Amino acid sequence: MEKILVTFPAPSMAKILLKEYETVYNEEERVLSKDEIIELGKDATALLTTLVDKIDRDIIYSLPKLKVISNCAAGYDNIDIEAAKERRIAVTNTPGIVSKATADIAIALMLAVSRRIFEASSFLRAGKFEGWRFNLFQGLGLHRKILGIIGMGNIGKEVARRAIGFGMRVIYYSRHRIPEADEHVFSASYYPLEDLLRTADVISLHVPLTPETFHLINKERLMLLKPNAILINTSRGPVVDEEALIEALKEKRIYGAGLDVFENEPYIPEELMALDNVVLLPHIGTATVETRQTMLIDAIQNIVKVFAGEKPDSFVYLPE
Ligand SMILES: O=CC(=O)O
Repeated sequence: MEKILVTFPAPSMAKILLKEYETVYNEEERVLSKDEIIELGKDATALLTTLVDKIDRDIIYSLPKLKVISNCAAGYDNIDIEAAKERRIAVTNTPGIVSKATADIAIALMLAVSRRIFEASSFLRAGKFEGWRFNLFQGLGLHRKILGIIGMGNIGKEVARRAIGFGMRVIYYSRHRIPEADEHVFSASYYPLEDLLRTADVISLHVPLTPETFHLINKERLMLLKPNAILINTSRGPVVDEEALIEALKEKRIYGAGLDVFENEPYIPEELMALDNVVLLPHIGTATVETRQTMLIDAIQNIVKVFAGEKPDSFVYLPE
C-alpha cells in the first residue's frame, strides 16, 4: 500500500486527488521537525514537501520504504539529492508553472525600488502629503535602461518578456547560453558575468541555489555595479552575500535592492529592516491562488506517476 506524508496544510483538493492512498497530513501552519518527519513518515512511500522542509540525509536514510520526494516548488536546494540518489529515491519538482508569477514579483520589485513605491506610500500614510511637489519622490525610470538577467531559464525568460514591454534592453548571463534563435525571441544578448554586472542598470537573479551559485553576488562583484544599479533577488537568499549587500546599501554604493528571499529565512537582519533603499517581501514569488493550485496538482501528479512507474513531468532525479 502506498502511503504519502504531506508536510504542509494542503487545500482540500489534495485530499480529493489523493483519496486512493493512505495519507498523513500536517494540518498545522508550522514546519515539521526532522524527528516529526521521521516519525510521521516512517511507512511513507512518498513525501509531499515544500521548500521549507529540510529533507536531509538522516531523513532519507530513516524512511526505508520511500520511493519519491515530491517538492511542491521549483527549487530543490532543501533536499539532499546525493543521498536520494544513493537510495534510488526519485526527486521531483514543479518548475514550469512558477515562472510567470515569479517573474511578476521580480518586475513588481523593480518598479517598487525604482519608483520608491513603499517609501512614498508610508509618507502618505504618515500624513505628510501636502500636495504635488516637483521634487517629491523622484525615482528612476526603467525605460531604455539595461536589465541584466542572471540565469536565463524559464523564469529569466519570462522576466525578459516583461522587461521588453517596459522598453528595457535585456542582457543575460547563464551557465548555458540559450540558442541564438531564443536570444532573438527574447531580445537578449549574452554577456559574461562580470561584464553584465558592470553594464546593467537593473540586475535580476534567476539561478537555482547550488554550491556554484552560493554567494554568486559577493562583495567583489557588488563593487562592479553602477552607482545607480538596482539588484533584485527572487531566487534564493544565499545566492547573495547578504552582509556585503547590506554594506553596499548602507554606503549607498548602489541605488537599491528588492528582495523576496533572504540568507537565513525567516530571519531578516535588523540592519536590512532599517534601510529605506530596499524593498523586502516574505518569499511570495509563487504566491498566487492559480499558481499554488497548479503547483499542488503537478506535485501530486508527479507522485502518482512515480508510483505507476511512469516518467513524472518534471524531476531532478529518477532512478533508472
Ligand atoms: O521559491 C519558490 C520555488 O522554488 O518554487
